Amino acid sequence: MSGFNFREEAQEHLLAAAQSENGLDGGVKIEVRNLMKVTDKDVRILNKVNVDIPRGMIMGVIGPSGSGKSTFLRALNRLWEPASGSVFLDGIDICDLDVLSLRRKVGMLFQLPVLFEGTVADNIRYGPQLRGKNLSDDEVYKLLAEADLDSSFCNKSGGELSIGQAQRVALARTLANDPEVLLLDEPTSALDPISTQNIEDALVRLKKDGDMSIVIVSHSIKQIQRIADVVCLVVDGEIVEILEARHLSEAKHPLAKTFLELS
Ligand SMILES: Nc1ncnc2c1ncn2[C@@H]1O[C@H](COP(=O)(O)OP(=O)(O)OP(=O)(O)O)[C@@H](O)[C@H]1O
Repeated sequence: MSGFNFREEAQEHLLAAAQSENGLDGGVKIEVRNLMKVTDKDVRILNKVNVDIPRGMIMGVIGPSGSGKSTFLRALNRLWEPASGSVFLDGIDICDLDVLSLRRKVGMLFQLPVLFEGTVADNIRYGPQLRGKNLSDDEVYKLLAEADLDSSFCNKSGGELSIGQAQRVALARTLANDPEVLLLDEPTSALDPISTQNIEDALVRLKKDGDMSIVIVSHSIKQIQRIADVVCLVVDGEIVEILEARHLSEAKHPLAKTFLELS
């Protein structure tokens, strides 16, 4: 049996166990197969990444700076073009999907929120409007509530918000597209502890209530332990280990261990 097969079987077992613990039927939302990214100068940023992203769970992605975490995340909604046959959403190659509809299904939140001109409500209505759908006030309030904000924010402009509040508006705006997967790239690294907790609470609720699959890159091991079900450890462009979040301290890969000890 090759090392790769062994890792795949071990991962399948681990994800199935974690899903059953969460009362989920199981299943894979996104399959990543031999994902590669090589720069123009022939530098490998991602090297044959293989992972099954489980449905209805939060997967944390951690690893040293420059190890390829953001690059990995960005492939999942084609912020760069992965090779055909390397990323599948519900079994369909994402390269065969219309890129805009892919990004509606696989929404993304970045480290720093950038709101459009206009009010909070305008921001939230923007995505559905592009598809000819006008959200009612109640629908806007509901989206704000999902992002842990009350309806009094509706008529505020971006300039009136703290970064933490703006990040929650960005989350509500992403949720307005009714995504099935949420990708988050260090979404709380610029936020204070209370705003961080608001976002974490919202993510955990979305997973529980909405059956959403969430992938979060974070530099905070504690954050990953608080909210993630499973964790991918990325080192030098490879996923070297996948663990249940509560067993993170049992990582065996030498570089992953060193990273965890120093974090
Ligand atoms: N388009 C690109 N062209 C060349 N090099 C790139 C490109 N994108 C990323 N890199 C390099 O690839 C490596 C991985 O970058 P990436 O941002 O994915 O790492 P990361 O693990 O998210 O880092 P951090 O934790 O610091 O955000 C880095 O060395 C980065 O400089």
